[in-house]
Amino acid sequence: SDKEVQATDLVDIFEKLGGKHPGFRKAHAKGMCAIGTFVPSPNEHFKGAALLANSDLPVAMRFSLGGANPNSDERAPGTRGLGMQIKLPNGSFHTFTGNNFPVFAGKDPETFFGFLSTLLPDENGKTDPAKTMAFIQANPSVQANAMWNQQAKTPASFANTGFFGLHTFYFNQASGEKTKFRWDIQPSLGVKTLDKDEAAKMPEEFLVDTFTKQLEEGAVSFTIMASLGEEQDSDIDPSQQWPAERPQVALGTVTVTANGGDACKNTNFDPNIMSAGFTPSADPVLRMRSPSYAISFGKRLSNQ
Ligand code: HEM
Repeated sequence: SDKEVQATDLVDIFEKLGGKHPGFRKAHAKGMCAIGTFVPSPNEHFKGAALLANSDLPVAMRFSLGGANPNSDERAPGTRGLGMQIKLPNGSFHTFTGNNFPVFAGKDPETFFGFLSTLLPDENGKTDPAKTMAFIQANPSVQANAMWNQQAKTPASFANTGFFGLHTFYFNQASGEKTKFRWDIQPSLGVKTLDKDEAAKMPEEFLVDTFTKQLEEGAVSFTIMASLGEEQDSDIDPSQQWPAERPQVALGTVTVTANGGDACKNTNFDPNIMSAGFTPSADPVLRMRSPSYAISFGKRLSNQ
């Protein structure tokens, strides 16, 4: 059986794949800060949540591209991310950090690490796609993500991208009842992607300019939705999607008020940092994120 993978192993392999870039995040190195306002949608499934008890809460945000390279080409399809940290009146935070794919590459950190290992170049600097294919075939839990990647198109804008939390979370109601849910974030401007030829006509960097223009032209907002899980829906495996027909309720809407600047630079968008009543599931990928983000945070703050 596989040897247990540690957070340091994951941070190291991100650096091996994307290069060493002192001072930058070890994943999602390229990104843009934004700030906004959260207006909650109180509902019976999240009754009593402090998060939903106050209107107009301040939100720190960061939109990003996946990978450890801070100069990556924005015309390429692939991972886009969003970190949101909502500040409650009592000073506590609630974090939502998601990606644009609906299913994770692996059921646990070992499988994810094994998959990433197949992407490393050999001593001659050559990668071996056959190795990656063989791994995907032997590890069913990376297949749904690999298929998503194959058909993924270039996101037209961060404001036209949806983001998925992927993991399962719980809200503990005062009655003792637990709400089992997964969240996703839907853009008010709708999801839009660029075809290959449209993407080729764009400059290598366009995401900040496009977003800035959209914000000047009107409202850019995102609705945080919660899918309500059934007993049989996995709460530990982010490589398994829940059935599409699960009911969804809105948690609230974040309206962006400004973008750019450095306000998110010293923020750690660890998704396990949540407000009162919310708890993470035992999903080993979710649990692995806290130590990984902490290591990356410490490194980049000390210019490593
Ligand atoms: C074992 C799995 C994972 C590991 C080891 C990992 C690791 C990391 C690390 C080291 C960072 C940089 C943190 C910092 O310097 O502040 C990061 C950022 C990020 N990750 Fe993950 N991650 C994992 C899974 C995920 C998943 C499942 C998602 C989406 C649901 C995700 C979305 C993001 C996003 C959006 C950012 C950028 C946050 C920001 O802008 O500060 N990650 N990740």
